[in-house]
Amino acid sequence: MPSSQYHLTVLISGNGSNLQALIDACASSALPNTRITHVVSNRKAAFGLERAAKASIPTAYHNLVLYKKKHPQTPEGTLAARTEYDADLSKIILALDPRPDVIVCAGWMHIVTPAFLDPIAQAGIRVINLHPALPGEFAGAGAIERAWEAGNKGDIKRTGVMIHEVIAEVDAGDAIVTEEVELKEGETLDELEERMHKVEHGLIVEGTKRVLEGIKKG
Ligand SMILES: Nc1nc2c(c(=O)[nH]1)N[C@@H](CN(C=O)c1ccc(C(=O)N[C@@H](CCC(=O)O)C(=O)O)cc1)CN2
Ligand SMILES: NCC(=O)N[C@@H]1O[C@H](COP(=O)([O-])[O-])[C@@H](O)[C@H]1O
Repeated sequence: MPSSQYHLTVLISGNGSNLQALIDACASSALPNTRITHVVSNRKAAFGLERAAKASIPTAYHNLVLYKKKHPQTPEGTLAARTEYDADLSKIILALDPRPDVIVCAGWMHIVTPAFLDPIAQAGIRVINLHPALPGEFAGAGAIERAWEAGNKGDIKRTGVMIHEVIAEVDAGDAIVTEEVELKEGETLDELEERMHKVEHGLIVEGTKRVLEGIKKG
């Protein structure tokens, strides 16, 4: 990796254990010359905000409820609220100094629209996402539980984790890195989730590293 520094913005919604994996990686040789410059959450109570503050990383809370209150509670109003929310999220990130080279969705439980994706892409910023499933499987929220249920029915023998490019279609972007996780008979959901999270914590660093290695800095 060249000597100049890489900058990450990390989007979160919850505990932030994957954010913590990135924080720890930036402090080690795992992600050299890399700094998380900002963390944005769509949930005020996200513990990941405390993790960021402890690491002296600036944080922001981007609240969708404020946008929903400005629009009628109709399908059209909800779409307008989400579009405005997403457009403002892109403006917030594009106004950051330094701007990120990569935006990492680390448990970011909000489906972004082209109102966010298009201006970010035009700025040459990559958006990647951690998803606890393999390409083409269990897109969306609750993927681990759905895989566990499918395993209990004998439909699948393994699930996995991927880091992928974020496109408008949810969890359908090109995979950057994947890792299979074998399902164990009689395992509880909590036990599977614990194994999956361990894989996530390694893969989010590896996936971010691979994307950064493909970015030429001046
Ligand atoms: N346009 C895209 N947006 C997002 C992607 C993506 O690939 N394309 N990945 C997701 C993350 N994600 C799964 O990895 C995911 C997150 C959230 C949801 C979802 O149903 N969210 C609901 C709200 C849920 C909540 O607030 O509890 C919603 O947005 O209405 C599905 C998939 C990041 N976004
Ligand atoms: N669709 C994305 C998705 O479901 N992501 C899930 O959110 C968790 C966030 O944990 P964290 O806040 O501790 O990093 C991750 O463990 C992952 O399974």
